[in-house]
Amino acid sequence: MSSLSSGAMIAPSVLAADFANLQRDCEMLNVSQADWFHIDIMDGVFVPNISFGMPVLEAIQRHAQKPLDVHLMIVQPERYLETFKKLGAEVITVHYEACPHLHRTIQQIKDLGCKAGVALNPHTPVNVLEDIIQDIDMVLIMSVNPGFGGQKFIEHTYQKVQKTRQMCDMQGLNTLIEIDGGVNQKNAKKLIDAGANVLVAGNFVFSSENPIQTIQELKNI
Ligand SMILES: O=C(CO)[C@H](O)[C@H](O)COP(=O)(O)O
Repeated sequence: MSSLSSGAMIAPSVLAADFANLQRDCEMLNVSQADWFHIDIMDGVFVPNISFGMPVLEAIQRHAQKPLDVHLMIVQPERYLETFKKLGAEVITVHYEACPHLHRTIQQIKDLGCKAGVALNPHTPVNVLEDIIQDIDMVLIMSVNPGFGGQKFIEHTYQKVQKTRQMCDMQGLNTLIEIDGGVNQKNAKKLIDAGANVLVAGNFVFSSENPIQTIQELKNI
């Protein structure tokens, strides 16, 4: 897994790739400065959209040469953790709002040998993680309402990032803070300054004329 010493890690969201050219887009990410492949799994229940499931992830795994960062926007994620591990997930993130027994779910992810992330929807305050932050490897702060790529970044996110970083600092933790939704060159620096160290970018990367260069530009911030 990439170190944090060179600024923010970049995790392009495969949701915005061209699914008819998935192998080509995976190979593009392999040669780019991207650190992780961000994989959005949506079930049409937790979020009002269905993305893709196991067969597509299996195809991505065959071509990806970087860690798979799997973001589960699904109810009862514990049903599928083992399957995602088998399909190559190195980081598995579940939603706080979808896990009544979050501590148990996190332990299950770690027992599989994966890094455990917890995602917060835009309306969920960061202090709900106060008593679990020491057990998790990454906090994913949603900067749009989950379910769709290409949405407008929610400005309140900066404050949430700062609060999360303060919470980690107070406990002496180096927890990763990942931002997902509407990330672009305009907000990336402010997010990093606030304490973020993993940036997910979907449309900003894949809709650009030169995705490799766009990733490089994000990486240089
Ligand atoms: O989790 C997601 C949507 O729920 C996507 O990862 C996110 O929206 C990234 O796409 P974009 O950068 O286009 O906003």
